[in-house]
Amino acid sequence: MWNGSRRRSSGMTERAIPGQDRHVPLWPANFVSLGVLGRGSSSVVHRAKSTTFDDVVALKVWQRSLTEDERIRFRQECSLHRRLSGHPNIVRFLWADAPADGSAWIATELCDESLDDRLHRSPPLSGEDAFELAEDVLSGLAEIHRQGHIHRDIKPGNILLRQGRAVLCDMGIAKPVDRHTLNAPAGSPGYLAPELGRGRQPDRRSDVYSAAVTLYGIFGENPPDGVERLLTRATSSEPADRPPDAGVFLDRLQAARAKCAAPSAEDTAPRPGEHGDRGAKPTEVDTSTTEPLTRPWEHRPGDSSPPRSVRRALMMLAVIAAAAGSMAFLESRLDNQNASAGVGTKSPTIQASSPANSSSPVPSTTRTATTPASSATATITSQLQSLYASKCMTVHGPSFDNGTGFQLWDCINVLEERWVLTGDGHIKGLAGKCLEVRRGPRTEEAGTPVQLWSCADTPAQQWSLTSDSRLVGYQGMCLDVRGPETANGTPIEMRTCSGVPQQAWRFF
Ligand SMILES: Nc1ncnc2c1ncn2[C@@H]1O[C@H](COP(=O)(O)OP(=O)(O)OP(=O)(O)O)[C@@H](O)[C@H]1O
Repeated sequence: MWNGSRRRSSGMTERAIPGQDRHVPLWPANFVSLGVLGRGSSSVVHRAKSTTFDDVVALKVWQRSLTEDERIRFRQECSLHRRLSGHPNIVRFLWADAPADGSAWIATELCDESLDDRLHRSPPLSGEDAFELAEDVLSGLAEIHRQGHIHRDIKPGNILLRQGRAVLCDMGIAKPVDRHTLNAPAGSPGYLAPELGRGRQPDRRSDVYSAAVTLYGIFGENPPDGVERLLTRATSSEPADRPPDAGVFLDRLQAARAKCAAPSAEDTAPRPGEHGDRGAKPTEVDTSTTEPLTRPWEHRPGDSSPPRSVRRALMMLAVIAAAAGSMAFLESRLDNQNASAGVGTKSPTIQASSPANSSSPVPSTTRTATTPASSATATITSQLQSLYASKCMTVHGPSFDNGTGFQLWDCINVLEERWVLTGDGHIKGLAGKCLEVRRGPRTEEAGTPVQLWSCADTPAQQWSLTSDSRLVGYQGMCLDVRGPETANGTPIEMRTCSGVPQQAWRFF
């Protein structure tokens, strides 16, 4: 564990990461390592605890600081990863940073093990588990393809298992791009599509190839016939013979699974390592079909486990219940505060806490927390969107020495984007903390930073929403969106109210 190190202005500590070149890395502030999970070619992955949120996460720390070009790419990849993060088969992105004077790092949800590790230990996967994991892999990759991207390094080491389900990780983030690697094909030997070795550009079909090699590992040496035919096609040396993308690949795999399940209620799929009875072959499937599929294995008689659709619904309910629980916690804190402040009940509708019909920002310097705004009876629990950038204000720390950072990110309706404008002028976010204007340094050019901090009755935490959509805070300044975009989204600052589009917000 590392703590107590002298902190530098960049928010990094000066101690080296154990097991790495002692001259290179600087440990990211706000995290304490609980041990090493694994190593990549240029990074070490730690099980680490966030000292801001108390969460235990997987923290990938690069062994050096990135060049300016690499940092730009890192930011783009983080932005993509976060957009993909809502998908159940993509590892959840939490926070990242790539400081100029320290190691780049990215925090993601902690998973149980890699698919690679799972395939190398006993017991072997059951046929049913193999199908489930294969579908998970293709489902995550299909989402990447659907959003217009490619992964470029699908392999068992880049697939993690979380409660028995597979999630894709390593979205190619900050693979060093230098003169040695710029023209080299990305990807891992053995999983790399052959055309890439011949100098062709990677595309969805090269991802399909890598995924198919990965699926061979999942199904073992003797996959069911329909699956075997599909994998043979998906690993054709000619890209045009492969399924065009992971979505089509998934459809065809599901069709093969349906055919496997059709002959009997027994689980007919062989286990990896079981190379025995192939006499009772399932009917071969036409792997060229792309028709929408019914999934008979979900309704097999005698199958005691709930159908997959039901299990998915249960999982979703659990997620919603967890989210609702957090919001309930947040709102119960709010209720307590409102009760003690004598503020009225909550309403789901938006209501300006500054005087109605005001067309200009109303300075809030005269208000204090002990003097709630007179019309302040409403609270809002929703996303807070910048009308200028069409992005949402998102808690996304840790990024400050004090308090938690938040920025603008694409709106994906996660808990980190939910805010409550309380009746007494606080804007509450994750864990019931409040939006606060930081004390200096303020310049008209750079604006004044804002942060999430424990709620207190200070003017720095007093806000009002004007009828012309300005969020007015400390000393009558307006919440303002300014670039440049960073690995952690677009910064938000306080500036003199000027009516520019960057200062328009809405709750929705
Ligand atoms: N979110 C996570 N949860 C649990 N373990 C993880 C997580 N992320 C990575 N690991 C572990 O750390 C190992 C190394 O991860 P990393 O992404 O650096 O590996 P890699 O993909 O093999 O390397 P490279 O990025 O150089 O290709 C993984 O194989 C896995 O065992």
